[in-house]
Amino acid sequence: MEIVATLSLTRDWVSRSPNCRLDGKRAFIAGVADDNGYGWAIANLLLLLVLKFLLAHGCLYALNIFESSLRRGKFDESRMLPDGSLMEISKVYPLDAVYDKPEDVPEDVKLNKRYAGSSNWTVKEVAESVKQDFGSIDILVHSLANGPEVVKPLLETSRNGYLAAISASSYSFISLLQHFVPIMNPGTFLSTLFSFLLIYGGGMSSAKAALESDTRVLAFEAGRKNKIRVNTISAGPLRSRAAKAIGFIDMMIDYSLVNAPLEKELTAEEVGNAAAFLASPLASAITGSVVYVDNGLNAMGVGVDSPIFENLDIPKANKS
Ligand SMILES: NC(=O)c1ccc[n+]([C@@H]2O[C@H](COP(=O)([O-])OP(=O)(O)OC[C@H]3O[C@@H](n4cnc5c(N)ncnc54)[C@H](O)[C@@H]3O)[C@@H](O)[C@H]2O)c1
Repeated sequence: MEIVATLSLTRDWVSRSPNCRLDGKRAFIAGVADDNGYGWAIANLLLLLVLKFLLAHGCLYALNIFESSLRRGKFDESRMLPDGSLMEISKVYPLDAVYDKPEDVPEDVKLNKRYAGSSNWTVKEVAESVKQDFGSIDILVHSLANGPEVVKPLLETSRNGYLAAISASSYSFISLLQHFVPIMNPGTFLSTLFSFLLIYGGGMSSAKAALESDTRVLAFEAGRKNKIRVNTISAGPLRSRAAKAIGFIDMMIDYSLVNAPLEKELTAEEVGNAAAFLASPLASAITGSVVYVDNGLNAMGVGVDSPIFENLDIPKANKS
């Protein structure tokens, strides 16, 4: 019910504000593995702004599952737009963002049966395929991350684990922009990153810090050279597939509920709303920004649930 309300409000807002529409635009969203994550929600909200073509990348290993679930209607409920139509993904591309070009792919990876049946999945090849299929794009969204040692403390992380996290979670952002720039119309580019930096190990916190800094540098370089805006969303915790696999997402959601200024669970649609705004002409002067969409948790210097504050009169939600 809540999600439907959010979507309908957005639809009203769009019909009353033609300036925020994305008529005829094309977006490529890197990081749509199912209908639970931020990538899916961003795609959904962009389509409400009358986007013309939506191109997505599914998880390479599970691409067949994603495509057949899409075909068999497994995602139909979450594809439903307020006017009753279904969100259409024009094309789904396989992509492994840790490889820039075919020459970089080691033999054992090429022969790995999890990659069998897929081709042209390095960043350069995907950009070339998109160019061939659609000519150009207007919006590029990076909503992906991976770190093989994410559950290890940073102090115990190996060099390989650290570099793998940086490669998949932050260099992939630079690589995507580098390879897509030639086919990007002056437009926008977004990424999501996490705000609970201290809890994620394995180099993941480092990767997210790099993304934050790279957002500013890329905004300058791509703004000057290509008139492209680069922004990042720092989102609060969400029970996505990736987050559930790491293991302590429920704890982080509970922590946010107890300590954030807004005592409610964050929805993926709220992050999608912010992404849609940043991608729209309404945000035409916003670039190089990290926008927090986390119920305000980033603003808290302390955890108010600490026993130290037991006797302090902390404002409580008005439940009436
Ligand atoms: N879930 C959270 O609590 C949360 C909070 C803030 C930010 N984020 C960030 O949001 C982004 C999306 O994550 P999500 O939580 O929505 O989970 P998700 O599982 O929906 O998305 C993660 C995506 O990363 C992709 N991916 C991983 N390694 C890849 C690689 N080498 N090449 C290409 N794609 C690869 C997966 O295929 C998947 O589509 C990530 O950057 C994540 O760190 C998540």
